Amino acid sequence: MSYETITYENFPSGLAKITLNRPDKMNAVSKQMTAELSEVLKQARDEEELKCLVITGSGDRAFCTGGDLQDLHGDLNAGEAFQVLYPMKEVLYQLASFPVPTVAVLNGQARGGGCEIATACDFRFAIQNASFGFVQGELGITPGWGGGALLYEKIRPEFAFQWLVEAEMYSSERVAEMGWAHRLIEREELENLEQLLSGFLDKSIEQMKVWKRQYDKKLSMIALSPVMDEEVRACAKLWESEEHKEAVNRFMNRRS
Ligand SMILES: CC[C@@H](C(=O)O)C(=O)SCCNC(=O)CCNC(=O)[C@H](O)C(C)(C)COP(=O)(O)OP(=O)(O)OC[C@H]1O[C@@H](n2cnc3c(N)ncnc32)[C@H](O)[C@@H]1OP(=O)(O)O
Repeated sequence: MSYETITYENFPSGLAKITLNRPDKMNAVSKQMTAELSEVLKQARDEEELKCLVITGSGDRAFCTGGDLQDLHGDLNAGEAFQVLYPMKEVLYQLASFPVPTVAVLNGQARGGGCEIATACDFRFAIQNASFGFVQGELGITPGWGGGALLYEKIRPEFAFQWLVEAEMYSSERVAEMGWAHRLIEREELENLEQLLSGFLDKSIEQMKVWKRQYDKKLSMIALSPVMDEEVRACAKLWESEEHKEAVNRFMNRRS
């Protein structure tokens, strides 16, 4: 299957790799990318031989700078915004409940929804000297894909709360100290992902599935789904706010 905004590769070692592939837009998530992510995750889920799924970004500037503010925006009311945001909640849920471990290989900065995608993965390997932020608070909204709810499950809740409220970009070192990034990596390491993930790939498929099932139980993934839905509804409501409209206008007109 071929995709326009992502690539998908499968390695004999049991590694599969999804690359967000809009480098000229810093891999921002368009509606097309959302549909393709949904499709590729269904495809990958059916593959019997996978031990580990990686999601990364193309280029060296960004993993992903969140939802494409131009493509997703428009002048939407809360109901319309919900319809636009919800498909990415489903993508995040598919990622979080994927049957084998998932790793976000953060090749550059992540903002907004980019941090949400990374949080939906089980592990985050982040490049040195980058920055990461749940910046939605600066846009008059809150996370809208369920990644905020997941953040509370992945790091200490008081750190999650602070990061969401401050809406600031934190350094690679800081996110590693907080436990969000599991490992800091050099750019050269991106060139050989099988080497980077050798500690995963030398295990059996069955081991990976057992560990992932245990982790899903610990996270109570089924119970988390409605909490993620609630987050989408709350963000959709804020989408109508003047603060959000002004912030998006500022972004669109930043060069004039
Ligand atoms: C909608 C869901 C919500 C969620 O649920 O979480 C979100 O994700 S909200 C979105 C959060 N993201 C942002 O607010 C980031 C917006 N982008 C920026 O602030 C800046 O682009 C940048 C990331 C700080 C980089 O600035 P700079 O170095 O000056 O580069 P450019 O601004 O020229 O960007 C290069 C290129 O990429 C396009 N771009 C980057 N991010 C986005 C985005 N989120 N949406 C749409 N387009 C994006 C940018 O427009 C440039 O393209 P051209 O205009 O074609 O040159």
